[in-house]
Amino acid sequence: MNAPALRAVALSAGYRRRRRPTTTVLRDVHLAARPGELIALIGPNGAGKSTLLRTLVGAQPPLAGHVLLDGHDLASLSPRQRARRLAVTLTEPVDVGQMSAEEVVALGRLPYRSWLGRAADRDRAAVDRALVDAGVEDLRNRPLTDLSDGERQRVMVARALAQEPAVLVLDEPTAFLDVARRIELAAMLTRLTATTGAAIILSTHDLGFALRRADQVWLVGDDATVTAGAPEDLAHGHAVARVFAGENMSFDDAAATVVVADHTVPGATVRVDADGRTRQWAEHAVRRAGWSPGSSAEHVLRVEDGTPCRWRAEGPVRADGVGFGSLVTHLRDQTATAALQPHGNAGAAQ
Ligand SMILES: Nc1ncnc2c1ncn2[C@@H]1O[C@H](COP(=O)(O)OP(=O)(O)OP(=O)(O)O)[C@@H](O)[C@H]1O
Repeated sequence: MNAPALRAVALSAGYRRRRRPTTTVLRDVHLAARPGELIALIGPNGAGKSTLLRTLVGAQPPLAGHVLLDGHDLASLSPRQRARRLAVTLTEPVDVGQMSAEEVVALGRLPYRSWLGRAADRDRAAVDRALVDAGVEDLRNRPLTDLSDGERQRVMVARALAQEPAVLVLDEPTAFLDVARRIELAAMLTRLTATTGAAIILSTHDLGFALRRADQVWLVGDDATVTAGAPEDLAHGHAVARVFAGENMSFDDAAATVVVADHTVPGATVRVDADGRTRQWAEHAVRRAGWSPGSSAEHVLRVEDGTPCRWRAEGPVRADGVGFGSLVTHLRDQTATAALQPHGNAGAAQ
């Protein structure tokens, strides 16, 4: 196995302030990021993701322990040595005046420039490649201040890529991106880990993104710990659910995300007879109405594909309709009417 590009060894992270008690956010953390790995850092608000990233990149000193970049203590490296191995986009806005996207991306080459500061062909090639890889080539001449949040975010990723780092750290790169751009970014980062061999560490609130895309997840809990592992191990072992699923919430394994727990009416079970996507959305409607899809001899729901779909409910009350909206209304009406409770259980509807 490759030697880690970045390691945290017995690392404690937090805030040491004058005349005020030290705040320890994370304690005794051991982590390793290997070349070519995409690592997603996840955890609830305020758990310490930014604090950890800031400590890993040397933007704030550790309270204890060490960060090793290619085996060297980060604290012993000069800013230039660090910048040639480690690129960072943090969430703090950067003031770049009226600079164009291309000029901002070119800033990523500064660690490689001579004291004369002239750009060599290699620098220009790296900037061009970064603009293409981050999907912002068409924005190259636009002033950064004119761009949308999502566009600016991708330009900042391009700037970090231009640094050609061994370790790339991105704080919430998906925050402003729409669904399509998020998928593009994920694909781009996965591609980059393979082509450049860089280790990419990113924090995100997008659980699905982390669990589907990352080689490794670093899960920050609210007890100052970080659990590292394959996404499947953390999800399967309930670690993700323990950290994220609060009251009235549960972790949906199939959807790889946290959902509002269903408040099903006891006994209100219906057998759904439908196929494929129609079945999935019919079951969604059934749950939304407070019923559970399952095996029931008494209540059967047949749904025919179509836009809108046609449904027919069989049971103590027969009904049919068009569209899932009317299906939900029908099911809710039944549970709200004591006489129509499954097994006449009036109490269950309360
Ligand atoms: N400059 C600071 N001084 C003292 N405490 C701080 C400072 N910055 C953050 N904290 C505290 O450190 C803890 C972790 O904050 P951090 O921003 O790292 O969390 P996060 O996981 O990135 O949260 P979010 O998901 O909301 O971005 C919080 O309790 C926060 O209040």
